[in-house]
Amino acid sequence: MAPYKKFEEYNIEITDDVRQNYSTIIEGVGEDITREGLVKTPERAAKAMLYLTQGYQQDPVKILQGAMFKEDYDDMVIIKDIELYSLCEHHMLPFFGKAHIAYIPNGHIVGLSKIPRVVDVFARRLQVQERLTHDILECLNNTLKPKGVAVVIEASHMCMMMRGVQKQNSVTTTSGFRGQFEKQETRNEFLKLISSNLS
Ligand SMILES: Nc1nc2c(ncn2[C@@H]2O[C@H](COP(=O)(O)OP(=O)(O)OP(=O)(O)O)[C@@H](O)[C@H]2O)c(=O)[nH]1
Ligand SMILES: [Zn+2]
Repeated sequence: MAPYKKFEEYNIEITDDVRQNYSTIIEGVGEDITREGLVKTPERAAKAMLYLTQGYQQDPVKILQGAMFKEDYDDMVIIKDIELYSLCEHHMLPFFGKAHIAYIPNGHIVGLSKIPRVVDVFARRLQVQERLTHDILECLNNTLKPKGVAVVIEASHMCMMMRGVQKQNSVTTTSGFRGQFEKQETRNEFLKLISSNLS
C-alpha cells in the first residue's frame, strides 16, 4: 500500500458530515444556502478542508522508509525554500511560508522529494508553528537516525493579518536542531548556507 493515498481514496465517507457542517456555518453567518452561487459551496468547502487536513491520513515514517538508500556520504544535505501551507489550530486560518531542512546522513541517504512530502504531511493538519517544526524534526531524526538534523520554518499567519492584531509584515521563525547541529559550528554553517542566494 502507498504511504500516502490519493485524496479521493479516503475522502468519500467523511465528506457528507463535513459538508453538512459547512451548510450550518453558511446559514449561521446570515447567508441563503439556496442561492445559486452557494448551492455547491458546502461540498466545495468540505473537499477543500479535507484536502488541507489530509496529513492525518498519511504516514510520514513509511514515506521516508520507502526511499532510504545505503550511501557513505556523510556531509550536510540541505533542502531550502520548501513552501508550506498549514492551518493554525486556534482560528483554522492559514499560515504559510518556507521550511529549510538539513540532515547529515549516517549510512543512509533519503530520496530528496520525501523531505518536502514529510513537511506536507505535518503541515496539512491543524497546527501551531512550533509543533510543526518539532514534528518534522523528530520524524526525520527518529526515522533516518542521521548524525544530525536541522529544521527552520519562517511563516506568516493570516490570523495575525486579516483579523486580530492585523500586522501584515511580521514573520515568525521557529527552529529545531538535533545531533551535530547542536554544535555551534555546524549550526552556523547551515544557517549561513540557507541565508545565501546560491542554490
Ligand atoms: N505560539 C503560536 N501561537 C499562534 C500560532 N498561530 C496562532 N497563534 C496565536 O494563538 C493565540 C490565540 O490566542 P487567544 O487570545 O486565545 O485568541 P484571540 O482572542 O483570537 O487572540 P488574537 O489573535 O490576539 O485576537 C493568538 O495569540 C495567535 O496569534 C502558532 O503557530 N504558534
Ligand atoms: Zn490563528
